[in-house]
Order: sequence, then structure tokens, then C-alpha cells
Amino acid sequence: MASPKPSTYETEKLDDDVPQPPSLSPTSPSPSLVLSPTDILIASIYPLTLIAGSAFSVFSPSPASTNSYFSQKRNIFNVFFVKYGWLWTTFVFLIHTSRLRSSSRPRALLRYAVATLWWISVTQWFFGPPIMDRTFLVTGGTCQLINTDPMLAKKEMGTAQMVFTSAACKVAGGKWSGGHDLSGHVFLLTHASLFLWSELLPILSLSGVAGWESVGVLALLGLWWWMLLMTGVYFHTWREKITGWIVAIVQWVVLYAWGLRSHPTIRSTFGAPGI
Ligand SMILES: CCCCCCCCCCCCCCCC(=O)SCCNC(=O)CCNC(=O)[C@H](O)C(C)(C)COP(=O)(O)OP(=O)(O)OC[C@H]1O[C@@H](n2cnc3c(N)ncnc32)[C@H](O)[C@@H]1OP(=O)(O)O
Repeated sequence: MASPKPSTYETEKLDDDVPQPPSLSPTSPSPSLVLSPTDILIASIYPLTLIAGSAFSVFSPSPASTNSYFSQKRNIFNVFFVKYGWLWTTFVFLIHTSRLRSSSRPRALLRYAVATLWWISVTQWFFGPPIMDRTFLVTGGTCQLINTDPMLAKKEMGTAQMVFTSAACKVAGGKWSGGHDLSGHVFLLTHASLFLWSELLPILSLSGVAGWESVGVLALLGLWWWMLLMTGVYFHTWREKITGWIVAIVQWVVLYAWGLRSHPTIRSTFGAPGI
């Protein structure tokens, strides 16, 4: 019996015969990457956005970084949203999860935990400095003291020499320079977006934009896309954007594009996104 479509605003629990999207068919384990046209579409949004932003900053007639609100680091969208980007991603994901069948929620949270652990590893902590700071340090980066007061500089020099993270360097009043500073914004905005799309698309394909839970996720995806475009226009070198994007797609490729499609053990452990 075909399962009923969830009504627009009720969080009906569908029964177990909800059809899995064809790409998740349980009987075709294969070692290769299994990319559906939808995968290719969502995955290409973000590099194309960065290319468009970078092209605009190179070819635009007006000096881009002078008069736009979004070229300011202190703009509210950056300070209040992106700088707390994983919190907002967590928030809309938990709202999305609330409408899933109770049997689907634990594995949805497990997939979220994996995505969170990748975000933590890259930007917050990885057995010490996070991956993005480790990359910076191994490519010759240091925390440069910019203070000229000899007494204060001497005191901070000791601090600065012990400073191995960009956050601590900022607190110590130093300048984080000299290494390859992969874009944390490109990483977070792309990683969070691919995670949210992967969790939401199976539901959109089954029942459309049903419910305000989907609207919340789509609204955040829209903001993330716009802020990524602004990062592409106003911030970072193209190398920093590329490496930020490469690090951002790792978890999506390993879990969603490969593991859940091609590895039965991974799929049985983490489940398939959907109702
Ligand atoms: C069975 C069930 C199990 C269940 C298991 C459950 C779960 C088990 C797991 C545990 C669960 C934990 C629960 C987590 C719940 C939270 O998430 S709580 C913690 C929330 N924290 C966050 O969300 C923090 C997110 N922020 C970040 O990660 C970092 O700030 C970011 C976003 C990566 C940014 O790093 P960054 O170095 O500033 O970025 P970067 O691109 O290098 O920027 C360079 C400069 O350009 C500026 N810039 C770049 N782009 C832009 C732009 N577009 N506009 C303006 N300025 C820009 C930046 O602002 C920056 O300037 P400064 O601000 O440094 O002066």
C-alpha cells in the first residue's frame, strides 16, 4: 500500500514501507562513488558560487571591497549567523529531525554527530590545534606580534611563541600570518550546506516542501549560499577558498556519496536520510 503523503503541517509518522530513493537501493554494494544527478547538482552549487564570486571581484568595475555592507566583517549576518554557523545548522537540523519517525531519529543524530565531529576537527580542536590551524602552522604560519611596547611585547612574545591557534593569536593581540589559511567560512558554509541538503532532499523528493521544518532548513541554506558568495567576492585568496572547499566535501563524499550508497555496513549503521 502506498504510504500516505504527510499533510503540510502535521508531523505524520509514515509506516515502514516508505520507498527509499533509487540511489539507496539495498542490493547494489559497489566500491565506487555513486553520484546521482541531484548529488552532482547540489555538490556543484558551491564551487560554482565561489568561482562566480571570485570572478566578480576580479572583473567588477567598482572596487568591490569598498562600499558593500557585506564586505564588512562585522556585518550582522557574519557576526550573528556564520560565526555561530554550526549552532544554527544544529538548530534547523534538530527541528527537521523532530518530524522524522522515532525509529529514524537515532541514526539521523548519528549522521549529525559525524558531521559535527568533522566541523570540530577542522575548526575547533583536533587533539590540539584544529586541522585548519595545523595546516597554517605546517605551511610556515606563525602568530606575529604587532605590539611595539618592548615590555608588553616581551611578555606577549612568550605568549605568542606558545600560540598555536588563530583564536589564541587574536586574543594575544598577534597577527596570524605566513601560512596557508584555508577559509573557515568556505569550509563551514559548504560542509553545513551539503549535510543539510543530504538530510532534506529525500524528504523533499517524497513530499515537496512540506512543513515549516523544511522551510527553516531551506532558509538557512539560502543564507549560507549568500554568505559563501560574499566570501567569494570579498575575502580570501583563491587558494584559501579551494582548500576550504576541498576540506568541506570530505565528510559528504565519504558518508553520503560513497558510504551510504555503496557500503551495506555503513548504511545499516548510519541509516538512510528520509522520513
Ligand atoms: C545515537 C545518537 C547520538 C547523538 C550524538 C549527538 C551529537 C554529538 C556531537 C556533539 C554535539 C555538539 C553540539 C554542537 C552545538 C554547537 O554547534 S555549539 C557551538 C557553536 N559554534 C559555532 O557555530 C561556531 C562556528 N564558527 C566557526 O566554526 C568559525 O568561526 C568559522 C565560521 C569556521 C570561521 O572561522 P574564521 O577563521 O573566522 O573564518 P575565515 O574564513 O578564515 O575568515 C577570515 C576572516 O574573513 C572574514 N570573512 C570571511 N568570509 C566572510 C563573509 N562572508 N562575511 C564577512 N566576513 C567574512 C571572517 O570574519 C574572518 O575575519 P575575523 O572575524 O577573523 O576578523
